[in-house]
Amino acid sequence: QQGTCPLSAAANHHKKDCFSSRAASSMAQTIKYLGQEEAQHIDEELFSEYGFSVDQLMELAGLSCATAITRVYPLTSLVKAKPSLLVICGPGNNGGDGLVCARHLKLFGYEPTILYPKRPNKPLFQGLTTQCQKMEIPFLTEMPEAAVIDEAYNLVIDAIFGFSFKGAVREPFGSVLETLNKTTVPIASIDIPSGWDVEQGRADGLQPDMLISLTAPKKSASLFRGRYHFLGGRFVPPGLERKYQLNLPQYPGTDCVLQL
Ligand SMILES: NC(=O)C1=CN([C@@H]2O[C@H](COP(=O)(O)OP(=O)(O)OC[C@H]3O[C@@H](n4cnc5c(N)ncnc54)[C@H](OP(=O)(O)O)[C@@H]3O)[C@@H](O)[C@H]2O)[C@@H](O)CC1
Ligand SMILES: [K+]
Repeated sequence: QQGTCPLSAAANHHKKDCFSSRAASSMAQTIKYLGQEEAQHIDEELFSEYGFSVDQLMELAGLSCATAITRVYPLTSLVKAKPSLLVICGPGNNGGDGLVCARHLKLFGYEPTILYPKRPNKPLFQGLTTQCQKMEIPFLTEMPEAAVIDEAYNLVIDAIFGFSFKGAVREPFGSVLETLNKTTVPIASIDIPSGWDVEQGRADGLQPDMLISLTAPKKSASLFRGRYHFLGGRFVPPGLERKYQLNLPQYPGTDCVLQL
């Protein structure tokens, strides 16, 4: 349903760039698609054995999402008068990635607005929220109607659930996803299309135009039917890559993202 993208000539030019980078990364065929538990184990090991902190990896993850979004939907391709974006953040680390992504998109010249209905009482998320407020990014108090979203925003960034999502969607996110399902503006999902089972996907769920898989795609990404699948989160140490046989493709040069 979210297939219509405001692509202009400029964006098509970028699309060509994207396709040539896809050809350059044909090694991506062998990249591993992770199960839910495997993704969680990798996450834990990055912090326990490899000495990373959450905010460090979240910053890299969020920056790669903002970079990939800028490649696919450059400012010059947006159809609305303002470069407005709606970023919807969930209660876990996927939501944290969304806050970081929104902050970088603001620095890149976009006008993000954030919906963050369930905020964890932890310094990490409080800090990320303050940073966005100080960047003069507005926060909504409630989810707008689908028609209002279609009218006001060029793109929705879905940072609601990531690889820890399980079971039936609980409120307030059930209504949020129901509304998103009715919108026609393109959706860019961070790590997993929210509401999808991490391994099995969801046939009647969100159909994002773009998916940014972090570290490595999850199994459900094989069911992604949107136009742009990117890999981000260029921080995997070689020992971890070997242990889980991730077969990650080579990122080009200093890029933090790669189109799969
Ligand atoms: N290693 C990496 O690659 C890195 C990964 N990173 C990112 O972290 C993401 C994983 O984050 P995560 O583990 O915090 O979980 P996430 O998916 O955000 O959701 C958990 C929240 O959702 C809730 N919830 C769950 N099910 C629900 C339901 N049915 N209905 C309603 N709520 C439900 C659950 O609530 P609870 O069960 O606690 O009540 C909890 O609050 C990953 O996808 C990537 O984006 C980067 O930041 C850093 C490097
Ligand atoms: K998501």
